[in-house]
Order: sequence, then C-alpha cells, then structure tokens
Amino acid sequence: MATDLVKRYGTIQALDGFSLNVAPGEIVGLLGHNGAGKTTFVEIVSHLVRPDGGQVTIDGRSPAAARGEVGVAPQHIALYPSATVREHLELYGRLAGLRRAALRAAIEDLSAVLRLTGLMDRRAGKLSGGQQRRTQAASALVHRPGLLLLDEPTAGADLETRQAMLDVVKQRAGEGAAVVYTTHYLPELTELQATIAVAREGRIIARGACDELLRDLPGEVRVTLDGQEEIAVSTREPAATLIDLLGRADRPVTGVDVRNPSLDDLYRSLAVHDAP
Ligand SMILES: Nc1ncnc2c1ncn2[C@@H]1O[C@H](COP(=O)(O)OP(=O)(O)OP(=O)(O)O)[C@@H](O)[C@H]1O
Repeated sequence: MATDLVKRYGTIQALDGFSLNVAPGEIVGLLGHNGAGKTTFVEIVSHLVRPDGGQVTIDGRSPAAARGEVGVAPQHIALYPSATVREHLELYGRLAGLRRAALRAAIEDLSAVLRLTGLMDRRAGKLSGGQQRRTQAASALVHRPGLLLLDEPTAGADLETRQAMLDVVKQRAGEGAAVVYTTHYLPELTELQATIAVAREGRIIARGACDELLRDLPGEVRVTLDGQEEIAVSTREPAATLIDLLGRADRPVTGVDVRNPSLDDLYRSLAVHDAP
C-alpha cells in the first residue's frame, strides 16, 4: 500500500524510499530506531502529512478518500481532557457514521475488550496514562476500520493495558483488519504472531515472517566447565556446536545453555544505532 515514500523536513530526510504492504488480517510489527521514520509513515497513511514523493493506496483509494477506513492511535496522547471516555467513543463513532444501536453495541463491545467499562463516565484528563492509552485506542477502533495504525500503543503502559491492547489487536486482525503496529517491545510482536518490517533511515530494510528473518542469524551456545569457566560460541548450528564442545571438554560440564536467535538479535543486527 505504500510505495517509495519520500518525506523531507528541511535538511532531514524522514522517509527515503519507504515501501510497505500490509494484507487484510495481517499484523505487521514495524520496528526501527528512534527517528527511522515510523511515525512519519503513519502520519502519511492517515492523511495528516503529505509525502514529497511516492504513493499510498488503501484498498485502491488515496489516504484522503479512505480516511473513514483507517483507525489511528497516534504515539502521543491526543484526547479532549474535559470529555468523558464515553463521549470520546460516541464522537469518533458518530464521525464514522455509526448511529443508535450500532453505536451502542460497538462502544459496549470495545469498552469490555479494552477494560474501560468502569471508566466510561470519567473525564479523559483525570485518567491515568494507561487508561488514556486505552481510551485513545478505543477511539481509533470504535468504527471497526479495515486498516489500523497503532503507533507505540503500549508506550509506558502497565501489564493490564498492554494485555488489553494485544487482545484487541488480535481480535481485530482475526476479523480481517490490516494492522501496522509500531513498538520497541519486541516480545509483543511474538505474542501477536506479527510479521516484521524493520525501518532504518527512512526505508524498510527487512520484511517477512519472523522465522524467515531469524533463520540466518546465529544463536549462542554456552557451556560451563567445573562451575567456573564459561565458553560461549556464536553459531548457526547450535546442536552440532554443543556436541562438539561437550566432546572436547576436559573438565566436568556443570552447565549448558542454548539460545536460539531472537527478535532482539535481528533488531540489533539490522538497526543497531540511533539516527544522528
Ligand atoms: N514535523 C517535523 N518537523 C521536522 N522534523 C521532523 C518532523 N517529524 C519528524 N521529523 C524528523 O524526521 C525523522 C523521522 O521521524 P519519525 O518521528 O518518523 O521517526 P520514528 O521512527 O517514529 O521515531 P521514534 O521511534 O522516536 O518515534 C526524525 O529525524 C525526526 O526528527
């Protein structure tokens, strides 16, 4: 849906040929260092920012034409402090065309999944940070958009908020929504069974299923000898390496640890440094 996006802010090249496709029902975990361009991409797809070059289509339409089909939870909290949680959901639901019974049902369903039921009549400005995050996500989701753009939806969130967010994302993807989920918390992407896109310096430098991307990375085998000396070997063949190390051990082996490559290793290998 995004092809060759380019965006400059003065001398800063925020996007430099950024391309990413997301299929219906797919959750894409968008990773990348601070300043890699993730938020700029989200802003362009949600028609908040115009690209200098490249193209975005959402179900064959431009971001302007498809606005009602997109649900966006921005990185920074953007709620009306004096409006209640219910008023937020009613407002965003009505803006998207929901009325009466359909609106009520959508709000009831979403407030249960996002654990907002007991908070519906509280003003947004008086909520905790995690409660605000959940309200913001609910506002993005209430009209059941076909494309969800969630920009660090769990930043600073406690366990309850994090779990609620993961539950609702899985539910919506299960119903066919395409989801772009930016995060710095890699275990969330494993739980979401997300495919991965890694951004670096304004473009996507790795894209695919998690297993595929990890296949070529080395894991690590550690063997402890006599409770003291530890030998650590980085290897693509952990079983063979372990057998070799055990065969060559000249003292009792007191500990063995085999670590398969993780998303953290992938992230470090591809997007190691902060942008200047
Ligand atoms: N409105 C703006 N004006 C000037 N520069 C901007 C603006 N928005 C983004 N940038 C710059 O564009 C680059 C990409 O920023 P962006 O926010 O898209 O990165 P990000 O990957 O979302 O980072 P983070 O993980 O920190 O949220 C950065 O260098 C940033 O400073």
